[in-house]
Amino acid sequence: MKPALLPVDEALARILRLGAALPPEDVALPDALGRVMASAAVADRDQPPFSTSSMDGYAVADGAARGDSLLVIGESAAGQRFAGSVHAGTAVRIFTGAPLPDGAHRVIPQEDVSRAGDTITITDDQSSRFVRAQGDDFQAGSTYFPRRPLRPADLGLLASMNAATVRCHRRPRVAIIPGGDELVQIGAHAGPDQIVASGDLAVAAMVEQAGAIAQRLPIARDNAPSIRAAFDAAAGADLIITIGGASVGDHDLIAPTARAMGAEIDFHRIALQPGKPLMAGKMGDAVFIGLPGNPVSAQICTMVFILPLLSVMSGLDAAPLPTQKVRLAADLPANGNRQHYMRVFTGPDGVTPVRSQESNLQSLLAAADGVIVRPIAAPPAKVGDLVDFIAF
Ligand SMILES: Nc1nc2c(c(=O)[nH]1)N[C@H]1C(S)=C(S)[C@@H](COP(=O)(O)OP(=O)(O)OC[C@H]3O[C@@H](n4cnc5c(N)ncnc54)[C@H](O)[C@@H]3O)O[C@H]1N2
Ligand code: MOO
Repeated sequence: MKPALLPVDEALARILRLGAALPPEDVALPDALGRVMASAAVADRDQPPFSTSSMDGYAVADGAARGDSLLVIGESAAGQRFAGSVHAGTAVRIFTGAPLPDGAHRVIPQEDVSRAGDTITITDDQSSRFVRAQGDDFQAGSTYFPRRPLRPADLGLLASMNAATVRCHRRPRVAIIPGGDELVQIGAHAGPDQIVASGDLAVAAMVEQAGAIAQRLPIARDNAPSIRAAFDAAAGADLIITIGGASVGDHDLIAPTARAMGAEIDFHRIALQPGKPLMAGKMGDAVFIGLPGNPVSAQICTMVFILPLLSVMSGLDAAPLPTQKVRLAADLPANGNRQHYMRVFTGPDGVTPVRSQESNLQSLLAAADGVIVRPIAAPPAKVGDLVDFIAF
């Protein structure tokens, strides 16, 4: 009897248990885009650090009203405040971003006054004070600790908090080993029985997009010494990924070679289409994941398992893949004994599977808008039925 295949959810839970948040390091703020903070940044000042004008105009004391004439007694510019105070009957020329002088209550925009020599007359009275209060954005001692990769707006905020460096989890270092006697590197001459290695490049790109550091290693050949050399070259990585040689053929030597080198394989073969031969475990301190060689299988497995694992290693929770309900625009047959991630096109009437779900067809993977997830043993589905969809 064939051994039961591990369900996808259980495989994911076991993979996530293999990884842990990587230790923190100091990162210069300009380099921190996309990084995940490991501890809070603390503001060393109020922002704005002083009450400031939001308009070019005149700072006036409380009670000044339309029709009043006021003597202009000085100027407050950005970076250079007016040293004295504003009293009833006086005004200080002020510019946007300049400190509000002592005694001033609000700012009259210059469009709302007429000026003759050193005297202004208020010609219009708007309801706004045009003052930005000290500490309105944040106060000294405020902390900031977003639990997601830093975005441009976060860098702006952290800069205004004067955080020159931020504590971030180390980026996962991911070694990627393509394997197979038939493979040649991109751009090399490919003989009649050879194919160009491509899946490893796509997986590396997905890993980089997730904020990790991908190191593409040379092709390992289908013999134990070559695979051993590749694993040796991966030393120091937090995650080692092999591509190919994961199945049960005579030349599929990844699992036995990894085991012979001391790896502990936690599981091998799962109830996923495409991606049945997936394996995962530990090799020393590194997490080890053996992906199937078929490029579509390798990429679907990366989406389903490796991206959540990288999230955990980067210091975040493993967020579930963003799934939405969509309608089928085509009938589907019953599903078999593996959870099926079917590549689909989206259209006005719903989703339609691409012409073939074979796991070697990269033109269809590249053209697809996403996948629908068909549970194990799902009954046939009809046009208009709702299914779970994950967009690419
Ligand atoms: N008797 C059985 N045979 C197979 C089974 C099974 O259960 N019983 N599973 C099938 C499934 S499902 C898959 S998926 C494949 C996976 O096999 P491997 O992981 O051993 O992959 P390879 O045989 O090395 O390669 C498969 C295919 O992919 C091409 N390949 C490999 N690496 C790359 C790369 N970096 N870039 C592009 N293409 C790559 C390789 O040339 C092969 O064509 O096993 C089935 N067999
Ligand atoms: O699982 Mo394989 O990945 O069906 O082609």
